[in-house]
Amino acid sequence: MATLQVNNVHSSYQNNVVLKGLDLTVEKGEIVALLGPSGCGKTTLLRAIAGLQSISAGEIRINGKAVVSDKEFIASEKRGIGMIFQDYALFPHLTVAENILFGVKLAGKTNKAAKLDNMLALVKLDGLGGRYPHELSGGQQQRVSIARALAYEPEVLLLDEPFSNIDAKVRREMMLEIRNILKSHNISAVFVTHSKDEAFVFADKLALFNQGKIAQCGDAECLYLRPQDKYVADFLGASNYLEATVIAAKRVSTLIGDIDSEQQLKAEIGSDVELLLRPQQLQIASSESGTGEVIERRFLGSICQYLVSIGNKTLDIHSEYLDIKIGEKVAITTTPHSLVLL
Ligand SMILES: Nc1ncnc2c1ncn2[C@@H]1O[C@H](COP(=O)(O)OP(=O)(O)OP(=O)(O)O)[C@@H](O)[C@H]1O
Repeated sequence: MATLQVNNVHSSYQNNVVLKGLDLTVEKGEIVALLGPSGCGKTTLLRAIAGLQSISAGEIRINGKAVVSDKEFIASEKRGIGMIFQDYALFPHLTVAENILFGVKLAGKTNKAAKLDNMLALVKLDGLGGRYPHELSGGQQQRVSIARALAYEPEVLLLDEPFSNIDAKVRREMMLEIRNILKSHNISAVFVTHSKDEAFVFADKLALFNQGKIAQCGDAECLYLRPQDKYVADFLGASNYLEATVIAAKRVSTLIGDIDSEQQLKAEIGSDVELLLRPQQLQIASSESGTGEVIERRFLGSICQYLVSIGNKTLDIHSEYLDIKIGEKVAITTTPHSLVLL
């Protein structure tokens, strides 16, 4: 049974409809990112799951039990939810130990002490139980907020932009560390972010929002390599679109020549479509008779980014050939893959 099910949820602020019929499933132990630009409704959904935002239609279930529907409303503190906020929300006048044990219902000092030791070890803060939040770094405070949320043994952990206050240099390491903690305890989590890079590192599954709806949900590879529309394609990374005509079950004709697909195309022979090509799915090589011309070049380390003009198009190409100069004529080819037609 899925840990969390969101079925056809609608929600509004006054007359402003913010969630317009959302469906989402989070399996046991799965980490799902709610991803999308500012104002698309990610936090509203997180708050609705937590019981802090009302819904006007639909239902939310945790471990099969409705926590909100047209007939039910279970209070926030009874939903088995742990929350981690962007600003950590620690109690400043309580020590690390007191923060972590706040709200933990365990009988006996020994049990509480064991729980505390366990949690401190889990988030690598052994020996720091007596400190106050202001005596810790941002990353350490974030770890206390995680320990506090986990001490309560939630069914679902909700994280609202938890990494945005962490120094960019340590952010990735911190994300992997927390991901490992969640994975090793098989904790289901929903994580709000507007950063696809954070979603790629932290989540198993991405739910990409577009104006109160989920445009596409799936793992990062699926959304990046098989986006169902341009909104998804563009949000996940740089894209080139080429006008193309399907000329066989696995072949299209384009400005840069005929291109073969590794898999059968999802369009009829003869139809006009747009072909999505990621910058690294295109390659260039110097060629006197080439039809493209390099108009910009940016060295990025192991690859070079070239802007190549061909016909009335400019293509963004990441090539492993590093020595091509601006103004050179180039032949453009594609690396073999399953073509995406939009
Ligand atoms: N308390 C509120 N009262 C009225 N409107 C609100 C309120 N909170 C959010 N909204 C509106 O609801 C919409 C969705 O907001 P929400 O915070 O869910 O977006 P978000 O995707 O989480 O954005 P961000 O990434 O900026 O946090 C926005 O248009 C916002 O202006």
